[in-house]
Amino acid sequence: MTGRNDAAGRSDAAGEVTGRADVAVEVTGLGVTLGGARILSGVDVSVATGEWVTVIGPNGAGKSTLLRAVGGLLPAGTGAISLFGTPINRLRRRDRARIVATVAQSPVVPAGMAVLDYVLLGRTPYIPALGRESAADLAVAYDVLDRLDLTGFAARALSTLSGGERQRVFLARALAQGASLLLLDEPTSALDIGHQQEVLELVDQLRADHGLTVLATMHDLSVAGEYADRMVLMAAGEVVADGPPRAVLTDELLAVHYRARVRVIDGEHGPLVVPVRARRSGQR
Ligand SMILES: Nc1ncnc2c1ncn2[C@@H]1O[C@H](COP(=O)(O)OP(=O)(O)OP(=O)(O)O)[C@@H](O)[C@H]1O
Repeated sequence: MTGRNDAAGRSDAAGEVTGRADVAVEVTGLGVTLGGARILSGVDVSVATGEWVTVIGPNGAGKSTLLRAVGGLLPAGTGAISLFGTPINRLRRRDRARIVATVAQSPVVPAGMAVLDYVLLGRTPYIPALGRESAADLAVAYDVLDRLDLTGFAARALSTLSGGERQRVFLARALAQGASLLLLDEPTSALDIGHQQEVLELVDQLRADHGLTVLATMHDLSVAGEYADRMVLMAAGEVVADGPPRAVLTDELLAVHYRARVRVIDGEHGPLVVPVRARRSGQR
């Protein structure tokens, strides 16, 4: 694909990241405290190499915090996190960036930056100190822009794009990073239904072609269930269910943990979750 790592997370240039290939993410007993508040407690999650796991749960459940911890973006908590068999705290920042790429919910965008330059930031782990991007880095950036239907935006300031266009650029930067593990925090929340399908199909295609591993969060439960091999349901900072979509997307679990009235029906590619209103307006 676009990077220089193989699907096992080994980094050819770094030469140090040589953990086991079959488990991309191993989170064991993770506890995270932020601002004096306990946000995650005893979280166990594992993601096999090439697997797509989606974390769901109500607002504030701790989904983003889990992804940030796995991406090495939080101070060490209690418990352990390994990426492809290597404890995350043993990975240097540059080596980690070749293994794992994160699309955050609201990435910080440098003021006035053009789309192409932003996507090229994804190549930073491959550019020597004080060096410039190579022709190969530029080719990767243009290839990713093309795949995401963004070529026409390359010279535009990121700040002038619509929310959905910007969200595709955020994904483009992560794909340009060429990492084996993608952490996607609500990657399609601003996308129309067509672009949503296009982006998720692209990620799934990369997974099929290059063994990419995906750990995502999503609020659209039907879409989440269509793409994930496995789902992890979180509530109040803990994992409360973990299994295939059919085992996690049940009326009962969603009622208990989301306080939602839903009907789960069989879809072609997984369960479909339909919200059901308690009563029609005007009814008593
Ligand atoms: N730096 C912080 N200091 C204090 N509390 C924090 C901090 N960061 C996050 N939290 C709290 O941790 C909890 C979990 O936040 P997180 O963003 O992980 O939830 P989430 O499941 O991703 O929610 P959403 O679905 O709304 O995006 C929230 O209650 C949030 O307010």
